[in-house]
Amino acid sequence: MRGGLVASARLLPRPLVRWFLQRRAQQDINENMSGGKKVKIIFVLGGPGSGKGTQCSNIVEHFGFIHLSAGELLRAEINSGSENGTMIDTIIKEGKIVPSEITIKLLQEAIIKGGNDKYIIDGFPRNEENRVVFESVTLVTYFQLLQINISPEFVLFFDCSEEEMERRLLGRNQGRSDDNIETIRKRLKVFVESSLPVIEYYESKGMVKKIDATKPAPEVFEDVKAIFTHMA
Ligand SMILES: Nc1ncnc2c1ncn2[C@@H]1O[C@H](COP(=O)(O)OP(=O)(O)O)[C@@H](O)[C@H]1O
Ligand SMILES: Nc1ccn([C@H]2C[C@H](O)[C@@H](COP(=O)(O)OP(=O)(O)O)O2)c(=O)n1
Ligand SMILES: [Mg+2]
Repeated sequence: MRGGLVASARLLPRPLVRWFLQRRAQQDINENMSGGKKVKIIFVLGGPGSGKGTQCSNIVEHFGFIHLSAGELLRAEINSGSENGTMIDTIIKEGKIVPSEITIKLLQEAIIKGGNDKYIIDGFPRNEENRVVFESVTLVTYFQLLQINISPEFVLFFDCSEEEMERRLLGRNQGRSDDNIETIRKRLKVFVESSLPVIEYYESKGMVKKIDATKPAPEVFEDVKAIFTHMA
């Protein structure tokens, strides 16, 4: 539909196309922003192996959110053979965090492509740089005519012991290059040093909903469900 629109737009004078897109963008803003239906973003954070991906699948199934995993977007970028692929691959194998501009660009593209008004973003922001850069960018849509600022509704934090996370990662069995004991130890260290401060920042703003993630997955989802049912 959008493709057909773009194709026919080529035949029209540019000022007219611009006017049409701006008008449509404004209609969307009115509908989405002032009608109480603004785009909802929830950050899902927690250490590696805390169960973010598992619970996000449940949230998608029960509550109609689109799930964006920063890690999965980065792995897809590696597999796509992009020019940044090798660099991203090396950083992930070292258990480090990829520069924000790369991850945020992938997230922005996925949000625009998603066309939904509810997103759970898993594994982001993973450090202060991720958080600060994301706060400063705007989501650019409609060929850059419309800019929407995006900030999270709240942060879901899966709190899990290191021993349990390590045990789960060693048994994850998804063929990931970072699920080996050496990289796992590095990632757990990076989590404490770089990701926990982000969670503390959101805690200081009263935005964190903490979940005991050491329990079995169905029990964790009961707690998750309570939060999402409450917000619906
Ligand atoms: N509550 C849980 N108890 C036990 N194992 C779990 C639980 N949640 C997830 N797992 C398993 O642990 C591994 C890591 O879970 P995953 O959802 O990929 O975590 P994350 O995305 O936070 O790294 C997977 O093999 C998953 O099946
Ligand atoms: N915001 C992010 C998210 C992930 N990454 C990189 C570094 C992480 O160790 C890997 C894997 O992330 P992912 O969220 O898939 O990992 P877990 O599900 O927590 O095990 O991707 C990143 O650099 N920046
Ligand atoms: Mg994950």
